[in-house]
Amino acid sequence: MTTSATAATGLRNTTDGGRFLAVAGLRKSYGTGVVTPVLRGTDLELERHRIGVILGPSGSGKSTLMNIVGGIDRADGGTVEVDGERLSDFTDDQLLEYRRTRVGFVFQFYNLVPNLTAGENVEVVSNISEKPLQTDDVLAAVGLADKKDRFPCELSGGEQQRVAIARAIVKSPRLLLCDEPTGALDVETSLGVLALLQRVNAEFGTTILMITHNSAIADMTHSVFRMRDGQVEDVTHHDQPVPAERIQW
Ligand SMILES: Nc1ncnc2c1ncn2[C@@H]1O[C@H](COP(=O)(O)OP(=O)(O)OP(=O)(O)O)[C@@H](O)[C@H]1O
Repeated sequence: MTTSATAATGLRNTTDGGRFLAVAGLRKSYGTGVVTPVLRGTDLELERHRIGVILGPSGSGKSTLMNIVGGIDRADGGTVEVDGERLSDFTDDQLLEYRRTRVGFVFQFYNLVPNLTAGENVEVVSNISEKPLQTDDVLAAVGLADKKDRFPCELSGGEQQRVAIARAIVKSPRLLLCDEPTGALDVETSLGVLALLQRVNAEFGTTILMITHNSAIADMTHSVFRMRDGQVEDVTHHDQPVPAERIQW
């Protein structure tokens, strides 16, 4: 069943979740002389253990919003709360600690270290994490137990993205942010990576927020946020997301 909220902040009443991410009235502009407003009072709420996706045309502010939620950038106004903590009140050191320990990032082009093996790419993150998962367990979870000693150039695009996901989840982040995670992959490989993200969400309980141009991905998520001109203009919730393998691409 699908329910549609009229207000961008509309939050479902469920027993499973509870509010995990709350963005309210977020504003961000770029430029000094000519100021360009990019986020114009953006509101978004996502429940714990859910998968959310932000859809919207190029330039609508998706990456800007995600960078602020990930603690990579700061807003000019408004608030972001993650798991009860208000990012906008953090000092730079607290924001660094938040980025390092509480958030995992997955990008379109994997960003693996080329002269480290798959296992080593995961280990460099696990070594600086407070309570890391076991590298072998995480590589097994992403289906790459047998490719631990391969270098990125010896892996397919889909396999490299799986390493990137392993690297992002080895620190047990509460929040996984994915920026066009399938943007560089063919359809079949994309569906495999999306299925993996659904499994990470189900098995590790990680709350996931993705951004994409591909509206086909919406069906596999719990919450769909449509952005336009720096605002979330529509929110849709799915009580029963479709398994990624069954997405109509
Ligand atoms: N560091 C920056 N300095 C100046 N302008 C910026 C900066 N970062 C983003 N912008 C501008 O802000 C607007 C929103 O960019 P953003 O990357 O958030 O959009 P997006 O929806 O993620 O787009 P895309 O889908 O193309 O990645 C764009 O017009 C962009 O040019």
